[in-house]
Amino acid sequence: MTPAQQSAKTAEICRLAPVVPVLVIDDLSHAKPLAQALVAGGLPALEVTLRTPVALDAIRAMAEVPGGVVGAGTLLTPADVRAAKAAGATFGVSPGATERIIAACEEEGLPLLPGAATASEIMALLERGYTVQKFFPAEQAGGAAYLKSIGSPIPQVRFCPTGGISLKIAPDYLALKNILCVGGSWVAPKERMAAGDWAGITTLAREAAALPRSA
Ligand SMILES: O=C(O)C(=O)C[C@H](O)[C@H](O)COP(=O)(O)O
Repeated sequence: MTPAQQSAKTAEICRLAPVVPVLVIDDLSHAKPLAQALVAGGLPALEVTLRTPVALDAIRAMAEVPGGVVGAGTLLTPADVRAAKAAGATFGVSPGATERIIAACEEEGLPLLPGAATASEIMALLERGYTVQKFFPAEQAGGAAYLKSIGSPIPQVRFCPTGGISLKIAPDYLALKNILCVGGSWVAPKERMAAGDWAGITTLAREAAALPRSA
């Protein structure tokens, strides 16, 4: 898959909804009802972070949920990329970007949303052909004001910022022309998952899905 094809695909995924839930799943039995709850609330694109032992099995279970588009987050090595693809992930997300991760995703045909946090990192990915990038960690690295400034000299790169974003501040990002969507874990709080409060998670998803965006 070429970088242009990768970016076209990640742009399509980012346009599905204003928010991509970032999920940390500890209990495999939560995977399916969680995906169903989020899709029912209008958030089809789901990022399962590879931060827990059950993450790959969770991706397998969630990939069967109708309407869901399940990706793998926290890709740190080429082995992560191959395991994510084998588990049925349809896209990948990385907190940063290395040549090895990028090459592995291109080889596997796994559309990658590569992470960047500085102008030079953004430019390096742009040179490589990646026009859709994750901005991480968004709030800590400068927030919406930073991305607005980056948009002046580098308007051709569009972002999915993640890290520290909430329902309250998401609109600051979504109002920018260079933002396709935001990522965040707030739509799937640990306590609600532990309590099996899937209806509550659908309500959070609905609020997030209703956020207006300009790009
Ligand atoms: O592990 C990854 O690859 C990630 O994608 C990092 C996440 O995007 C952020 O950790 C989400 O941040 P919060 O919404 O503040 O919880």
